[in-house]
Amino acid sequence: MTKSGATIPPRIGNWWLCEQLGSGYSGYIFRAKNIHFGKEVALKVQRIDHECPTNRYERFFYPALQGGKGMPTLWDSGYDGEYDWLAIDLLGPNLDSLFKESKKNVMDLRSVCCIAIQVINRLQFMHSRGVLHRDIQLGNCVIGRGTDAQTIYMIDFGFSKFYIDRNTGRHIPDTKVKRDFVGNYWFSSVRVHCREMIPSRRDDLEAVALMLIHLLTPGGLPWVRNGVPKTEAAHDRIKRAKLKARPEDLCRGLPPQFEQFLKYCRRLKFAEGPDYARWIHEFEDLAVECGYPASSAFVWPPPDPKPTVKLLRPTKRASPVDSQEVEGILHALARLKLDDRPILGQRTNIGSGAKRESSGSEKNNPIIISSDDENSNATHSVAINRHLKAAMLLKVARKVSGARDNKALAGAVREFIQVLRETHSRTLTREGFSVLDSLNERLADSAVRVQPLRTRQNEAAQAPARDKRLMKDRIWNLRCDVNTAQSNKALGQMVVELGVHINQSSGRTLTKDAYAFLEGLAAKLQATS
Ligand SMILES: Nc1ncnc2c1ncn2[C@@H]1O[C@H](COP(=O)(O)OP(=O)(O)OP(=O)(O)O)[C@@H](O)[C@H]1O
Repeated sequence: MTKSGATIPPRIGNWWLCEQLGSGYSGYIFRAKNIHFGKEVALKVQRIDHECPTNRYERFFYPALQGGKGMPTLWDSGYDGEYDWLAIDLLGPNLDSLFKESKKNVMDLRSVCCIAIQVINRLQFMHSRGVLHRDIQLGNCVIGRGTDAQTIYMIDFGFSKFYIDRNTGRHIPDTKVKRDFVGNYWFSSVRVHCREMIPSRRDDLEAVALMLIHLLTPGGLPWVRNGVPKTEAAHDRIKRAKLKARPEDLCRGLPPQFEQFLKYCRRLKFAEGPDYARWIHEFEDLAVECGYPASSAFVWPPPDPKPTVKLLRPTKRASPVDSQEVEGILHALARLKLDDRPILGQRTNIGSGAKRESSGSEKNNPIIISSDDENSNATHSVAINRHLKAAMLLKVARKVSGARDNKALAGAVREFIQVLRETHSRTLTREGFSVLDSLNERLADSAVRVQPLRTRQNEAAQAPARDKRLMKDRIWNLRCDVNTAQSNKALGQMVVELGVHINQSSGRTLTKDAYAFLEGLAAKLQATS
């Protein structure tokens, strides 16, 4: 007997049914044991004559997805009397139930970043196998069990589709003809849900963006607040609300990456391949810049929210921005002898973030990340810390660009190291890359056009499988060779190599050797001034 009262036999195929794990529109999922071997699986059971025979479709996609991280194994499938069944890996709870059970109004930023990294990764894999998911939602993301509990799995391929024609190898064609909506009310993209267009890779990604924004918004996305629509009129209201919601309104108060990600997905062309690596890096960077560990493991419940970077001031305070915090920031700025240029003016997202924090009604409602006071205070502090670090690094980049001789460059490199050390940087952020770019520009042959290091995505993607040891060895070599470089041009080339290696490393890590190289560079520039 199922929770909804339907009667299902105790045995289907070679499986004894145990407790029910979940249910959907078209069937039920049970924990089940093999009658011969005792192996445990999740058995997805559906009536053969169901009007929406999703098991039949899923059976078709599983083989294409086997072997990918976070893709469940299909162990067996078959028909037994009135039932169509699939035996798949037994997994843990879905993200929707984990979040609801936490009773929090919003999810913590670190968990959201981990979900972003892992789910984008899963989609990258599915898309690489020519498959669209087409029903991205929290209930279709489940965690593993036991030692695998930090991995997010994608399930429910009942709405999936091959977007690469398997005969021609071509992308499916777009068409202006309106089509029936396939997906879910909450997270399906505007194009698919409201404009009835054909889903492609961009729409899977937009659903991820909406899911992430939902998790960080108190009460969730505006159109989910009235629950599942029961009438066509209610469904139309959802579509209208979705259609008119601007990314900047949906993402107000969130770190800028979320708005940028949503806008990016909406700008993609129908058949365009998304830059998955870029967004995985963006969310990795965001987590690290906010002081969380450089790991995409989804740790639930979230551990102590305290950031690992040393804050400039204690985290506990009465109001989001108090005088003590401002004083701490001013001291840090004074120590770095900032000149009179606007410190936040170089990066539009920082500028708007700062504006938001100080503008009228939102004054007491800065970056909304958690309903938990202590969490949001801590996160707010690290966000300010992150902005401060960004401002410091941009200032160093400007100093490098304005340097007239090697002595001034040496001073700027020393300041760069000082900022990195003071902020306990283990990852080179986009502003850190700007410093390397400026260095490269000053040192390189002026006839050569300098390509930004951090955006050399293609180079990184095309690189052969990266051997970590080899990479370490190369940075070690740079550290040793910097002393013997014969010209500024050679030093510039070394800066490029360093940037490329860091960009290719997982988590864009600043190793001890990288720090030593920068120290050697400062010394060399000083010696040749
Ligand atoms: N392999 C599994 N291991 C553990 N739990 C699972 C597994 N597969 C599904 N579930 C649970 O059952 C729920 C419903 O699963 P699924 O989405 O595959 O069913 P469905 O009938 O296709 O649902 P819907 O009609 O809502 O799309 C999931 O949210 C999850 O909680």
